[in-house]
Amino acid sequence: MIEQLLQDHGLGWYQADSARTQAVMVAERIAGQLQQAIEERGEASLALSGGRGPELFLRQLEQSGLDWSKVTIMLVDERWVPAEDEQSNAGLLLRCMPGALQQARWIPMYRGEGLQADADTMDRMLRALLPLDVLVLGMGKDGHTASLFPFLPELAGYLDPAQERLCVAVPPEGGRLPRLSMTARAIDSAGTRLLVLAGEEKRRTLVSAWQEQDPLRMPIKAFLKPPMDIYYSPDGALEN
Ligand SMILES: O=C1O[C@H](COP(=O)(O)O)[C@@H](O)[C@H](O)[C@H]1O
Repeated sequence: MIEQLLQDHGLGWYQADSARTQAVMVAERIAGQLQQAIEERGEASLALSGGRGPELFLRQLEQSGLDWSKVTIMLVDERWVPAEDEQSNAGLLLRCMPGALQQARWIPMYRGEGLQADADTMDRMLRALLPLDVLVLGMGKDGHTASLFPFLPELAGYLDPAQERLCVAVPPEGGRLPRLSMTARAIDSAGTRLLVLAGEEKRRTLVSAWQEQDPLRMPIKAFLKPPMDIYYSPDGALEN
């Protein structure tokens, strides 16, 4: 069983019986960790992924009652499109947790200054923010995470913990939009790292990634190490 294997290697496995329960579990965990950071340091940072997976827990998180004015919120990755575009990860956050984003210090990745210029700006800002408190990853069915796709040129460098860059520009390829992505060095800085997955197909991808030796084939593999807590629901209500 994948959950046993992961636990044997020090990763956490939290299975919910429904997408709703999963959303409550994830939101409570994020809010709890942020609250702890606020109590310890007076502030906290949160990096969120996009895609279809986060919607329910983002809406739940919005209701958490946290003092968002003490939280910096950013994205792990973004399509290089304005927030009004339906594919924008910023747009997802603005729709699902508008109150939190209004109160928090919100740092969008897309600024419309050019792909490389926006990556450089985010890279610079991240230098002042690391280490992050809480970071949430998703995973595509091809094993990508953030905007780190299988066999991306320079992927080996982006996954290298010694990589200089914290945020990189990912040029368009095939039908894929240009993107911005945190590198492993930024992702690995987070004290609390969560992976949120739903549906049997994502579970099968996770099993393949665990068995895969080469993270260039399935980049999520590079992050399947402690500290990492995986929240899974077999109910893939929002599965795509
Ligand atoms: O492209 C992306 O995909 C992953 C997974 O998204 P999902 O729709 O399969 O949940 C996501 O984590 C990432 O932020 C997003 O840009």
